[in-house]
Amino acid sequence: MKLAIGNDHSALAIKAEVIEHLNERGDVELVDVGTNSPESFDYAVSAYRVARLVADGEVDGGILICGTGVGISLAANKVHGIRACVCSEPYSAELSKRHNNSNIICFGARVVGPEVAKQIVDAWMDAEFEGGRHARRVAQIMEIEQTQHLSC
Ligand SMILES: O=C(CO)[C@H](O)[C@H](O)[C@H](O)COP(=O)(O)O
Repeated sequence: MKLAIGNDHSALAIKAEVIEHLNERGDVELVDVGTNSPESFDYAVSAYRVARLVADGEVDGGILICGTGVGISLAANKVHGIRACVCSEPYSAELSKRHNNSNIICFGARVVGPEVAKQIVDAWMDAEFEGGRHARRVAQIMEIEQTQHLSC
């Protein structure tokens, strides 16, 4: 699996732990497009870089980390085709893939610790979209995105 990872200045330490964990997993090719400097760095920049790679099919998915995961997920979701979900525990992360076909997982470096962050990433990576009724609902999300309308 090829993933992109991005972050702002608040998430340097936790990103390093997540990258180490992914390297230990051994099943991920990772593209780091976030900042590695403690200088203030606007989360929308990393969000756009990761979202662009995902939307263009250059990677299979993305991981985004800012202080809360909120700003970086909001920005990523502005790119068409992106379903970025901010999660603070692994159950929601798993369901975001199984039911919502999330293609970017987000979390907050000021919200979760490194062990929970790794659990979130693992739960999301190891889950698969279930399709069926969930495919209809995801299609509705995409219709709203593409047409600003929902035919219901
Ligand atoms: O976007 C956010 C809030 O939803 C993130 O937590 C950012 O990391 C945060 O706003 C950055 O704040 P800072 O005071 O500039 O470190």
